[in-house]
Amino acid sequence: MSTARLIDGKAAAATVLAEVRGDVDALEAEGIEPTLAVVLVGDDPASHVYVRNKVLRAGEVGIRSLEYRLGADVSADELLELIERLNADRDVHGILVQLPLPRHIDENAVLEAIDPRKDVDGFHSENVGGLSQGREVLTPCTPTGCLRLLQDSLGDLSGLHAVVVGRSNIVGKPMAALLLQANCSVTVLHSRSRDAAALCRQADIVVAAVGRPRMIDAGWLKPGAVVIDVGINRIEEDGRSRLVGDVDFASASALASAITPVPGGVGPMTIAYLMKNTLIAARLQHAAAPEAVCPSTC
Ligand SMILES: Nc1nc2c(c(=O)[nH]1)N[C@@H](CN(C=O)c1ccc(C(=O)N[C@@H](CCC(=O)O)C(=O)O)cc1)CN2
Repeated sequence: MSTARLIDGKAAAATVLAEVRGDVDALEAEGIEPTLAVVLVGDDPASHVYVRNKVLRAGEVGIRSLEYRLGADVSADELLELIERLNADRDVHGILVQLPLPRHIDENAVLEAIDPRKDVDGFHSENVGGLSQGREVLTPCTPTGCLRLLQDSLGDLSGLHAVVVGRSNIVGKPMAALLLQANCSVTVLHSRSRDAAALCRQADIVVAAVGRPRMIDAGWLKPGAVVIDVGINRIEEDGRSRLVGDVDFASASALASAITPVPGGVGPMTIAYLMKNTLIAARLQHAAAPEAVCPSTC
């Protein structure tokens, strides 16, 4: 029997998007049109869906989007040239390169080529370093969305023990840094952790980002823990294709006090925070270069 409260990521994302909409209107009143460049390389079907949704959400909140679709055989140099052009374009405030990239392209070199001030994914080393030092920088969308869900659920997170399961650059590591910044005691578990389930059972907050379907069940949880499931795994079950998280929802929700579903949990927040980051980037770039807004009067 399920006892956990469902954390509704769609509703939370709608709230974030409404905040962004209001802020976009305010920026536009100053003559600034926040603009996001979205770069998609190759034919990965899931990436096409995510990019389409990003462009749709941008339109809904009044952010202009520019789409660049490149073939899977594009060279790294061609992609880097495009990024250089977007870096130099003062009308572009945010640059997003959808991941994963085809294997012949060095993902890290591409992410490092993006101007850190336009890095709305928060993946550039300057932003990664800034986050770990507690500076105000653009932070990765998925973990930032998770943090918001946790703060909406629990209020102040100070002193709580958070366990992050997974240490990817996109989610696990920045999630740990954000939770630390929010004054949690943070443990990061990974494939070499000894007795991971026992460590996880000490957590008030569990963020699961391992990419293994239903790996975390009630045996990993302290009663009353709040569980955020970042996993998006497509599996075949009972003859049909289903989307499941890294958490065994049925088992975990009998013990947790609150839990995100998959789908409809963290996913929508990722896109909402991309919009928020685009707005922050536009604001920062114009604050740093006001002459771009009013060349004759400033
Ligand atoms: N440049 C980036 N690439 C990737 C990122 C990222 O943050 N930046 N994250 C993921 C993919 N992603 C966004 O890009 C993403 C994944 C999932 C969702 C989402 O809304 N999921 C839905 C379910 C969707 C479905 O039915 O398949 C949900 O969970 O409810 C949004 C964005 C990797 N690449």
